[in-house]
Amino acid sequence: MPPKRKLRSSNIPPNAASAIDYTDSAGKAPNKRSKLSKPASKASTYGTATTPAKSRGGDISDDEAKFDHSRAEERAGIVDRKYYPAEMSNERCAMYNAEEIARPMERLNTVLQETNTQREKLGKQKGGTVVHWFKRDLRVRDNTGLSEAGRVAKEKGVGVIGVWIMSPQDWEAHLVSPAKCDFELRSVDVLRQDLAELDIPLYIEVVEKRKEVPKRLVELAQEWDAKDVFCNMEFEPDELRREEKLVKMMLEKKIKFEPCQDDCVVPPGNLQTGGGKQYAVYTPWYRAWVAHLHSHPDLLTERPVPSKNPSGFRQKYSQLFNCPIPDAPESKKLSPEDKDQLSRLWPAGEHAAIERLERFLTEKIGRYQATRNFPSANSTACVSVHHAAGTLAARTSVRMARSVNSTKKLDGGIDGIRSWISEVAWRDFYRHVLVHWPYICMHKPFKFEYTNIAWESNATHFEAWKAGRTGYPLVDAAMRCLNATSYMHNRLRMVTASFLAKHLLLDWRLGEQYFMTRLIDGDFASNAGGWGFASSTGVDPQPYFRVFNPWLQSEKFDAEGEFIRKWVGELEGVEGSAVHNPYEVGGEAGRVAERRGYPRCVVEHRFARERCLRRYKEGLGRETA
Ligand SMILES: Cc1cc2nc3c(=O)[nH]c(=O)nc-3n(C[C@H](O)[C@H](O)[C@H](O)COP(=O)(O)OP(=O)(O)OC[C@H]3O[C@@H](n4cnc5c(N)ncnc54)[C@H](O)[C@@H]3O)c2cc1C
Repeated sequence: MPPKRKLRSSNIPPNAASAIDYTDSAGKAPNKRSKLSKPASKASTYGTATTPAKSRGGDISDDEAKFDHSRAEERAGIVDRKYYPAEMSNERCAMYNAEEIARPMERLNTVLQETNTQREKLGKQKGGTVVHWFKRDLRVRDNTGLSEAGRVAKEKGVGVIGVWIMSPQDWEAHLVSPAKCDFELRSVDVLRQDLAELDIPLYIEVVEKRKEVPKRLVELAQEWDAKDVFCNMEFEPDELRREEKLVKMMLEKKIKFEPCQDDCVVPPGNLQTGGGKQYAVYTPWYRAWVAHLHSHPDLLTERPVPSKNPSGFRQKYSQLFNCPIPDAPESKKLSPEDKDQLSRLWPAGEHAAIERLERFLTEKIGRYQATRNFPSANSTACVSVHHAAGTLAARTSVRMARSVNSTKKLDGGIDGIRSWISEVAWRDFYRHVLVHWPYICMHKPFKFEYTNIAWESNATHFEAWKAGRTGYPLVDAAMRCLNATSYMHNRLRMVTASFLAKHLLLDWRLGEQYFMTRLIDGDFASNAGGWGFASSTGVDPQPYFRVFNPWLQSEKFDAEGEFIRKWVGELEGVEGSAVHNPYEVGGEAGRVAERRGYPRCVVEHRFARERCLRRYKEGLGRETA
C-alpha cells in the first residue's frame, strides 16, 4: 500500500514539552496509542564540468524504458512522479561515478566560472539595492550570503533587502513535515524582527509552484532595482540546477547573482584522497576535514552581521516591512494544540538556537562522549532542528564548541568536545557525499548494486512500525516518541531504521520518507546518510551481515527500561529487565503486557535475521540492472 504523503499532525502529549525533553523522566509520555492516519575555488574538485548532462526529459524516458522495477517503486509510492523522474538506472549511476555525466555542482561551478567576468562587471554597477534570498539560512548572525550582501551594500552606499519565498509545492515534493514547516514559519518571524532592527526589510511571498520561484525572484530583483543578489547554496540536485538557471536568468537582466558556500563548515569538493578522489569512508575523511580546518582557520571565522541600512531606506521601502507570515499550506497544517506544544518543545529562531547551544556547552558537552548513546540521558545538544533550518550555522556550532575546549585543535582536548565536533562533521560528510554522488537524491542507494534486493511488501508490518506496535519495546518506544515530538535520538534512529530494513525487510526508502514526513529536523543528506548506514546500502555503512538485535540494543542503551516505560504505556507496570522482551520472559511480565494490549512481535527475531542475510546476499549476487 502506498504511504500516504499528507499525514495528519502528530498527537503531541500535553506534557511532552517538559524541557525539550522527550526523555525527561519528570514528564510522563503519553500512554495512548498514536492516532496516526498514515501517517569554484582553487581547492575544489568541482571546478569544471565534464560531459554535459542529458536533459531531464531524456533521463526519464531512458530510465522508464529500461527499468521495470522503477514502475513498481512508483506504485509503492516511493517515487513521486508528480515531481521527480523515474528511479535512476544503475547504468546512469555508474556514469556519474565514471565522470561521464557532469554533477549539478560541477555544472553550477562551470556557469559561475564562465560568467565570472560579466558578473564582476555587473557587480560594479552603482546605486539600486542589494538582495539576499533566505532559504535554509534563517538567521542574521554568521550568515555568509547575508554578510556578503551587507558588505557590498555598504561599499556602494545602498541598502539590503531580504526576501523569503514559501513554495508549498517545494514542501510537498521534499516531504517536509508539518512540524518542520511550522518551525520554519516561526523562525521567519524571528528573522523578520531581527532584520527590521537593522532597517532591513524581509519581503515574504508565497509562490505555489516550485518551478516558478526563479522567475519571480528575478522579477522582484528588477522591481527593487537590485544590482546584486546573494544566497547560500543548497546541495540537492534540483536546488543546484535552479541556482545554475538563476545565474543565467539574472545575467540577462544585468544582475549579478552570487550563490555562496555557507551550509558546510568545509565546502564540498575541498577534501580529496591522496589519489584525488572523493572520500567514501568517514574516518579518513574526518582526518582530512580536521586538517583542512587547521590549515584554513578562516573557514571558522564568524561572518559579520550587516550594518544598518542607510537612513531613508525604511521610508522608501516601507511597503516591504511587516509582510505577514503566511499560514502553512493545508496539507502541512497542525492542530492548535500541536502547534502550541511544538513551539514549547522547539522554540524557533536563532536566539533560541544559541541559547540551546550555550546551555549544552555549559552543562552537558563534557559528558557527551560517555552518555551520547543513551536516549534517557538527555545528553545531546538537540540542535539538529536549528542546523536543518539554518537558524544555527554548523560553523558557529564548531567554533563555539572549540571555544570551550582546552585546545584550539578540533580533534584534541576534552573528549566530549572532540566527540561532539566529530558528530557535527558527519553532517558535512553526508553533504559532501550528496554533492559527489547526486544520484542518492534520485531514489538510489549509494551502493546502487543494492537496488536489486527483493524487499517484502507488507503494509501491516509497515503500519505497525510507523505506529510503534511491532512488539519490540525499544523500537516501539522510539517510533511513538518520533510521532509525538517530531524528534528521535540518534541511537534510536539507527535501531528503528535497521529494524525496518533488516527485520521487516521493507524497502529502506519507505522508512526514509516516513522519517522526513515526521522529523522536525528532517534533512535530506543526513537522513539519507543515516538510512544508508542502517540499511547497509549507503556510504560507509554498517556491513549488511551485522543485524542489530533490538533486545540487546535495548538492554545496552536503555538498561533500566526508562525510555521504554516512558513511551510504551502498556509496559509501565513491567518490572526489571523483563521490559525489554516481556513475552519471552513470560510470567507476570507477559501477563501485564497481554492484559494491557501490548502486541506480540510482528516478526520472529531469528527468522528475520536469517531472511535478511539470505535476501541481501541474493540481491547482491543478482545481476545489476
Ligand atoms: C536513520 C537516521 C536518520 C537521520 N535523519 C536525520 C535528519 O533527517 N536530520 C538530521 O539533522 N539528522 C539526522 N540523523 C542524524 C542524527 O540522528 C541527528 O542529527 C541527531 O540525532 C540530532 O540530535 P542532536 O542535535 O541532539 O545531535 P548531537 O548528538 O548533539 O550532534 C550535534 C549535531 O551534529 C549533527 N549530527 C549528529 N549526528 C549526526 C549524524 N549521524 N549524521 C549527520 N549529522 C549528525 C547534527 O547536526 C546534530 O545537531 C539521522 C540519523 C539516522 C541514523
